[in-house]
Amino acid sequence: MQLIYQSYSSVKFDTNQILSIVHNYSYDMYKETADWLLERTKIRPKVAIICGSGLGGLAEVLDDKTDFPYSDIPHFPTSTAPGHAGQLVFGRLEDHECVCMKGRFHFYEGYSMHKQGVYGMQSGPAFETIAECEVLHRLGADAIGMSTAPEVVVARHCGLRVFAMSLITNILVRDYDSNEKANEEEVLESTALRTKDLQTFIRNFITKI
Ligand SMILES: O=P(O)(O)O[C@@H]1C[C@H](O)[C@@H](CO)O1
Ligand code: HPA
Repeated sequence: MQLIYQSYSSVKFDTNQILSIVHNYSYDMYKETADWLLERTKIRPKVAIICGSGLGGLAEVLDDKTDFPYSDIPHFPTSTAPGHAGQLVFGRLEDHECVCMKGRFHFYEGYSMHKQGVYGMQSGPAFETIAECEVLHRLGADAIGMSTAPEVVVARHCGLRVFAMSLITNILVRDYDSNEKANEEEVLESTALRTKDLQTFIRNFITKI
């Protein structure tokens, strides 16, 4: 189960703002990067390979290669580690369309860990108190909901493979001085704003199962 939101505040954010807080990039910036690459290669990779220290040679085995130095790609970070060339290489391997990263980005270079989100479930129907939020946060929760966990537990018990997705609809309040309060209206407003995106996402997802 992956959740994108890992930080809390009493300010309201939309998804673009949340993305930019987590990764310092907005949706538009990611799109600009993707569009730039898509315009310059016909390869549409199903496989992505990250080549670590000195292993950039893996990319050499690709056929019909196109190389892009990281520094040419809009909004792309640069590699600084020894033996990391800093190139994105698109091509074919055994007829599979692939992309190789000749150089990766490490935590010690200032990049985040991209850990999976942790969904903290509380029973509801009342929204959690500030103290409950604080406890769940300290236990490692990134988001809180009142559902999902029971269904996933039962489904896994039955041997089903599960994909769960949570739409983060509101900021959790952890500040006693805040005037903000989680409420159902905000939850429904946020979901209404994202209905189309969710429809598109699930439609695409289903075709790939
Ligand atoms: O079924 P979900 O998890 O979407 O429902 C959440 C929990 C409450 O019923 C409601 C909060 O407004 O949304
Ligand atoms: N807390 C718990 N469950 C929720 C919330 C929340 O803030 N928003 C939507 N479901």
